[in-house]
Amino acid sequence: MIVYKFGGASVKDAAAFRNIFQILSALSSAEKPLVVVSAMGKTTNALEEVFQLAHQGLSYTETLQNSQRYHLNILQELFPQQDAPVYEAVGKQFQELQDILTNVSPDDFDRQYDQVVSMGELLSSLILHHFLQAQGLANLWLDSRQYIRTDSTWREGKVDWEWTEAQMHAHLPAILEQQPVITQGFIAGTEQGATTTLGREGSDFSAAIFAYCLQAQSLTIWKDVPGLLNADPKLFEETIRYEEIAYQEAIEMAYYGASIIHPKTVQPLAKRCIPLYVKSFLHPQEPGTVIWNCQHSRIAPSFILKQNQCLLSFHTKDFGFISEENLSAIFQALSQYRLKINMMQNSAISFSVCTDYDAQRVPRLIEALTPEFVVLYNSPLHLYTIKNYDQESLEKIATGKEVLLEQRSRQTYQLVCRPAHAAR
Ligand SMILES: Nc1ncnc2c1ncn2[C@@H]1O[C@H](COP(=O)(O)OP(=O)(O)O)[C@@H](O)[C@H]1O
Ligand SMILES: N[C@@H](CC(=O)OP(=O)(O)O)C(=O)O
Repeated sequence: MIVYKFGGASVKDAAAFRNIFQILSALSSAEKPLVVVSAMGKTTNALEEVFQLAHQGLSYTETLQNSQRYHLNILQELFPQQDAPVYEAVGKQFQELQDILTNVSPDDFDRQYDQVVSMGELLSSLILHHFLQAQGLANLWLDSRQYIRTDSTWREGKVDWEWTEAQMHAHLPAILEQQPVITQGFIAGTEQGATTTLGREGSDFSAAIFAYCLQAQSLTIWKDVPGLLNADPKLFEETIRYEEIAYQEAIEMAYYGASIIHPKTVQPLAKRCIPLYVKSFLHPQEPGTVIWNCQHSRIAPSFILKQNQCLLSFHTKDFGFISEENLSAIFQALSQYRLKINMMQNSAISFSVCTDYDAQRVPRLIEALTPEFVVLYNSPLHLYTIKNYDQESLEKIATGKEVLLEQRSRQTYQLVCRPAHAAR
């Protein structure tokens, strides 16, 4: 069996839903895919905003109504018959969302966040399920919270692989013999039945979990670009497409911030040698990129830009050398406040870390470490990474930048700089 994943851009309007129907119709009747879908367009951002307002006790009605109107407009284009069952299903989902929002309390931000933000995928998958049915493509809507189990690390649930694999094995092969399955990316469930999420942009990872556990022939993620390029075309000019690329290369690109693939996606696929196709939903006949167990010699340099970075420097208060105890305290605090290290460097009496700037977590980290260190920080900054760099690519990135931190290994070059100039 095969797994297809359609992200937010693939379901952003009515035409996009029709396009998915075309892509699925092109499969032979013997191929019954498991389809993982993300929330429509920027719905997750809208739900985050609604939740933040509700959590602060502020009015969220307008933002919620905008999102509701966006969904309803698409529904009206896709289902001209006002008594189509999808209207009731979507109405119920919004009612559930409203009930959760009414009961939001000031504590427990992360747990409540998951209950709200998960609604985007439930809505989009319901709409896709009903739309395909209406087009004559019978399919089963599946609640992925009953198949992917995580612990209760809210907003980034840790997958219980053993349970998840057993659960999928027990039920899904028989279902997929009969018909395609439509399910949600990004969301999962705890043993107690609460909803968790897998981290922003986590639908690619959900699709990889399904592909791994079901030992799929392949996973295809459908995107608005021709494949995996050597840079984000929204940020860099003159990109090139990789026809094929090794798992390790793709894992590293995602790790350094190539946002086309969620960083956790490739590893489970690599473990079971499942090829990952990155294809354009605009040109489904085009080959795209295949990420698999291939051998290649040096490939074209890839450029990755991470924006909204923060550079923190921890200085000992007594001019003493940075010790292992100091490093341990810093790492512990980073782990406690769930801040990931994107780059780090130490010197005699200070230690620097580049991390994503999170308006809630970074100030808490600084507060926690201030008794022990003099903490300096700079933001917002840019972090550039060039994989497989050469002289020409280095010059392209470094020239004219105010560099705050720089590092290079044999294959990888990184620099942290101020975003004063356009990122090109
Ligand atoms: N190396 C890259 N190659 C291609 N696209 C990239 C790359 N890095 C970042 N992107 C960006 O990823 C986007 C597609 O991924 P994403 O927005 O996550 O899609 P979706 O949410 O629809 O799954 C592209 O529009 C492009 O701007
Ligand atoms: N909807 C979620 C999960 C996701 O992966 O979305 P997308 O496939 O559109 O990146 C988010 O925006 O974080």
